Amino acid sequence: MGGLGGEKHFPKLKNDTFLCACHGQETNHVPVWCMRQAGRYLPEFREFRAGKDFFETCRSPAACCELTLQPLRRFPFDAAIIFSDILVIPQAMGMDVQMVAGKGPTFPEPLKEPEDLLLLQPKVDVNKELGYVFKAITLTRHKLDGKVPLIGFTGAPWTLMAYMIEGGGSTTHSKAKRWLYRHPEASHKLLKMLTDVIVEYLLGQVAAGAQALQVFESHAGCLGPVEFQEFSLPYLRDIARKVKDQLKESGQDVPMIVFAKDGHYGLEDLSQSHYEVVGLDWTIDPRSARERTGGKVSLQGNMDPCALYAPKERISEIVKKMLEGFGTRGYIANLGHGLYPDMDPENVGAFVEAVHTHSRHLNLK
Ligand SMILES: Cc1c2[nH]c(c1CCC(=O)O)Cc1[nH]c(c(CCC(=O)O)c1C)Cc1[nH]c(c(CCC(=O)O)c1C)Cc1[nH]c(c(CCC(=O)O)c1C)C2
Repeated sequence: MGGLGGEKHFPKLKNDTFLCACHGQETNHVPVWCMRQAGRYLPEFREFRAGKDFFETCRSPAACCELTLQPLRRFPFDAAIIFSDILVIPQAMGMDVQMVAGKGPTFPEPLKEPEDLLLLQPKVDVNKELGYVFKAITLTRHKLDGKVPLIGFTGAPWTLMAYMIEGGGSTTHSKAKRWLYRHPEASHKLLKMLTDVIVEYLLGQVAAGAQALQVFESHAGCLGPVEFQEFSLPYLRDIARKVKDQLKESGQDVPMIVFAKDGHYGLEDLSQSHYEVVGLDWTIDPRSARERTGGKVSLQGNMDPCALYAPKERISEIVKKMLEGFGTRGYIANLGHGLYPDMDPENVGAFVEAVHTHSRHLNLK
């Protein structure tokens, strides 16, 4: 799998608050980053991406590096997340995925029936198909110059399965859920295929230099507790266990974050799934999230992204309440989901500043 991170002589890490918080250790301030911090709300992002194909951008390590660094030049975020997309995995498995302007990711030939699984690559050569992501991570880790840690990520099996069957975004996910009820065996087969690729992909990201890993189960919300137990949770657990077992063999310790959007019914289980951090959307109250996870994990989240439309003073108040609810230890401030393209970068700056300032004050109390 290539050299381990340590052999690449990466610059020394200067700000370890994010990694400390992942492990539940005390920090001077609460670390903060934003999902989709590299994105269209930044004019420099729009300018850089103008006229370029989205997935071609993803395949250029230099472009991914530049887009990852852009938000860090503006804001004192405590972590960077590599610019890429969760849909590079279905591509690596042989599916065509295009980014259609105004519509989002589109699969011209989605999976329709179980027989279509035969069209997928039975054995994906992860280094060959996704080596461009690994190159982007190594380059970015060097260019970050130790400023903050670099997070790698993947989509979770159910979320990727949903895209592969729906052929793009969906409000009901009824085509993908039809598989769960009508073809449970084929569903498990596909989820297992995805899990195998994801494990190798995450290990490759760590070997390339990723210092933490986030697994996005963005479509947890359309499953109920029963389907979540059967079709999401076992695979999320498998991923963390397998990645950690492998890393342990080489003496590495890389914190893992699971973010199951709208999956509050699974919070207790998620906190016992081998992840150090559980990411939360904004529909969960911080204090009850702490109670329900019983101090077993660090928590990440969960301001409503739309709160960034509020005036700066109001953002500051909301952040203060959020920090008081979560407490400052074992906590990483973030939004409850990604930034939207029409958000004002100034308010993102106000959010970051509020987290740093209020958490320093709370720590002095
Ligand atoms: C900036 C961006 C990305 N993907 C897309 C965009 C917008 C399109 C563009 O810039 O042209 C299309 C892009 N890619 C996807 C979507 C959602 C489509 C839909 O379901 O309707 C869009 C618009 C699919 C996707 N892609 C991703 C998720 C999981 C997170 C989430 O729940 O939002 C999902 C669901 C992950 C993702 N995707 C991206 C990152 C970059 C790092 C960062 O956070 O700054 C990450 C982490 C980058």
